[in-house]
Amino acid sequence: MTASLIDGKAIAASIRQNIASQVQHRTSQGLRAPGLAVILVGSDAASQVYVGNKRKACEQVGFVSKSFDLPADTTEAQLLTQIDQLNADTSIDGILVQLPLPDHIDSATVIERIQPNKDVDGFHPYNVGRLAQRIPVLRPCTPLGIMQLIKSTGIKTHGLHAVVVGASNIVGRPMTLELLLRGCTTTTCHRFTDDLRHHVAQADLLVVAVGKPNFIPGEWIKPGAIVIDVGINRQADGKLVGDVEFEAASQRASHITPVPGGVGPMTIACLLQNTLFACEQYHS
Ligand SMILES: Nc1nc(=O)c2c([nH]1)NC[C@@H]1CN(c3ccc(C(=O)N[C@@H](CCC(=O)O)C(=O)O)cc3)C=[N+]21
Repeated sequence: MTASLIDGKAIAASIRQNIASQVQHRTSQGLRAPGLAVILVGSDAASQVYVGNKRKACEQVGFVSKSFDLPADTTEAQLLTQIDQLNADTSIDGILVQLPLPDHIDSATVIERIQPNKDVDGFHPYNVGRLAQRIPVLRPCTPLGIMQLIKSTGIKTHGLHAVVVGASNIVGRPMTLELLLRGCTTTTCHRFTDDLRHHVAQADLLVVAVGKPNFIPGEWIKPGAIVIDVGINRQADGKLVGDVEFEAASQRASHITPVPGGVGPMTIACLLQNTLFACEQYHS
């Protein structure tokens, strides 16, 4: 078998197009454009690229984007004060604090300071709890984007055995919650999992988010599986590779996401979706 590619870049582009027209509709009625604040602490090179892409995506769909580049020695108290200001700012619908934060800042404290109705990353315990209890509102962007990629295959999720490799707060855990919500039987694997190969081989739907290049050998994959690769690993030659051995996996999977051009662009598209949602449902 040769897998069909799931074209995240194209699907993300159509979502962005749709958002742009909704924003245009709002502003043509005299309503304000949605506003997103992006906060970056320090000058990590990869983070600067990601943040730049988010800001660009905002402007393309007609959002107001406010950027806050804070020095690496910003104190936690200063960051919390910045968030308080943005919580109170009626032109701002979404607040994104780029992760990871420097070690002297506690990210859980920072995330909890963001008003849940401006938490467009969906990381606040309120929003995670809503998802866990099947009454989602703002949902983590990467898992939300992945559910749209899976939907695009036309394959029904109910009853599928979904295996998620990685149990982070940002991807793995909310991913499992999204899959449960859509009727999958779920297994979540992590660093203490015994016999990972055994679990991966059971997966009708495999999501890998571990951040290690080519971590999952293609030969582990169940023939006909849907494979979603969240990893973005830059090799010495500058090339990006995922967490799954792409060529070998393509020989077994029915559908697979490429890296780049798979999950990454959907994460940004969903950030825009969440910001529009927050604007219309909470702040209009
Ligand atoms: N508060 C917070 N929210 C995040 O959503 C968040 C974060 N912090 N910290 C870092 C990660 C990473 N992330 C990506 C988003 C898009 C691409 C993306 O568009 N990738 C392109 C390639 C980009 C390239 O060429 O490097 C692709 O996969 O095709 C990648 C990575 C969001 N993150």
